Amino acid sequence: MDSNQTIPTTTGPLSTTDTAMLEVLVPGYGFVSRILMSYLNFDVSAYLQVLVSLAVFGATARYALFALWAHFNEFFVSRAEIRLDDETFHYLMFWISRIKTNSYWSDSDSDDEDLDGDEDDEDETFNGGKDASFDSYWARVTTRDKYKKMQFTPSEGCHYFWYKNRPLMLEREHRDGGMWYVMNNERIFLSCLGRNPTVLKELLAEAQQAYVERDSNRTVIYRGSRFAAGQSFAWYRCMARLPRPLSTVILDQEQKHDFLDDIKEYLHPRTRRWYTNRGIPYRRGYLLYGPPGTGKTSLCFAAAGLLGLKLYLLDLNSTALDEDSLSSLFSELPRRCIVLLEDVDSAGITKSRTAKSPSTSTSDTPTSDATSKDGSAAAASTAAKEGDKKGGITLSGLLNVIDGVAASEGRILIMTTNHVEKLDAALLRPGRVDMKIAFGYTSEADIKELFTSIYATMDTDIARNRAPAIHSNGSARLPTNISAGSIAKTEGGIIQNSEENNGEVKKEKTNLQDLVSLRSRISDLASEFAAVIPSGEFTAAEIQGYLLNNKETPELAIKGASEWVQTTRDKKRAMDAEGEAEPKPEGEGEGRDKA
Ligand SMILES: Nc1ncnc2c1ncn2[C@@H]1O[C@H](COP(=O)(O)OP(=O)(O)OP(=O)(O)O)[C@@H](O)[C@H]1O
Repeated sequence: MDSNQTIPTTTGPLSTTDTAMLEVLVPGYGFVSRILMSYLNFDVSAYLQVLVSLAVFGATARYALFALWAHFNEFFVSRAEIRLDDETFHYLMFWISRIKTNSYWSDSDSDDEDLDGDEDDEDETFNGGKDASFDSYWARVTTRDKYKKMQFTPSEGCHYFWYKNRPLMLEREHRDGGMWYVMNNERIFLSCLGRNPTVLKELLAEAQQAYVERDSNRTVIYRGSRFAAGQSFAWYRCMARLPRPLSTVILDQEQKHDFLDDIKEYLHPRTRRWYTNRGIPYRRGYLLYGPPGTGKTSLCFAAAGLLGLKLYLLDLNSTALDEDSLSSLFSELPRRCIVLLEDVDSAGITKSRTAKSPSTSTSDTPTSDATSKDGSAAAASTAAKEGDKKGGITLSGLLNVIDGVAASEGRILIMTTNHVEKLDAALLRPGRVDMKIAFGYTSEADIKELFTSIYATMDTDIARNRAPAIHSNGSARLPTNISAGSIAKTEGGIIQNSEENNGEVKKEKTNLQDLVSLRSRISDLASEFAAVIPSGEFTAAEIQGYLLNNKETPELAIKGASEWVQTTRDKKRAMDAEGEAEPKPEGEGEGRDKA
């Protein structure tokens, strides 16, 4: 065979160089054209010009379409951008998840779905059943929980749907630069045809209304945190709870009402005007102090429920929280809300402003008198620098956020502490803390009130036609607010229940005299109990904990009370002795009294 003979590598009229160039531009061209030639006797190169023209035309048309689409969007489409850190995002997702059967996304009948769980529903499950035994109730609840309703929301990409006879487009996407599972990078675009965005505003308003209505009778709690490491701090809705009645917080009536009256006065529109006219920053701060378990948080939560305010919780102990994050969190607060900073004494912002930052210790480090008395200046700036270096909040940083030039207005700030004596005078000065409320160990009257609150049946306990559980020994539960009307209602409930449940409920039938005598019996038992428990020695949480162990049997609670007092005392002594014997590691045990 002639070694110079070349095997044809091209097909048709194209030269080898042309084919090589085409191969670069269209990988596989040589191979495909050879195959076509060999098997179909089809010469691609003869149509090359047509093909190239088509490709160029296609690319140009594509480019033109994109440009046209962009211009169309710019001039004929209204668009709303909603980011994850915007509360509207949650409104929209909630609204979408509740769309009815004919909707694009959902066949859900999730209208009744309560993401936070609904105590009333569970109550219904219990009462509504023919058999009111715990076992059957529990079987129903666990079965229901297994088939928890699903929430359908749109996946990533574009979705089209009709709203009020208008076609809308919803686009869900993750932003570039983030890990796909970091939801914080998410955003939603909502678009409609035309320059008028009214339909979008209406949709968002409807979504907001649905979302807010869900929380209508609840206290919504937000927490300042990060979605993931490396993200910035933001307020995240963590739960919505039924409000705690103020009457259930045991505290001196005068103190309780002073506190509430002060908040109401502050929230009054004339007060805001008054502040503004006089150039006084419109802010109010409260300090609740006392041993742990004495009701500080409970009072705050009850006040938020009573006034219908949202509660914003922030943990100053977080080492990831720096001063920039703190100030941005405060700047995002709504106009009216309660911000709760718990255990401020353990957040490294005590009198130790010149000492360590909280990232290294939460303990209090004594400093010179001058430092602790002075509210700002050099010491604070040193502390601020420390904080900057190591992360965490310094006292000066906190003071700036509370009432610096750029501090937010309108919010109610409540700080709680177990060690008021450790707090710097600068933090406690009027303007930062305008009212202080001391919480202490229970008095005799408090003990009686606690006892009654545990063993008396409240109006809400006998809701939905439930009869008060009255035991044959008379140690039964009884309504706290007995009135002729409520008795009539209750009796009605009993009769109704009697028809349904016969024997068991018949035993519970009672009359006005029975209820009144039971009430006085609980009152007598409360006095008996208070006589055994020394006043000024135990916290409400401790006594409540003990009573809860005997919540159906007040007599047993009284019987075991003196033994409980002794055991609790011994435990405390042992803990104290242990604490004194062992040198505590730095920071440990801070923020807790010997309770
Ligand atoms: N004064 C009180 N009235 C009613 N319940 C109380 C009272 N004090 C404590 N409790 C009960 O004790 C528990 C703890 O109360 P709470 O969290 O309000 O105490 P705290 O003073 O905020 O404690 P800490 O300082 O540890 O945060 C709650 O279940 C609450 O119901």
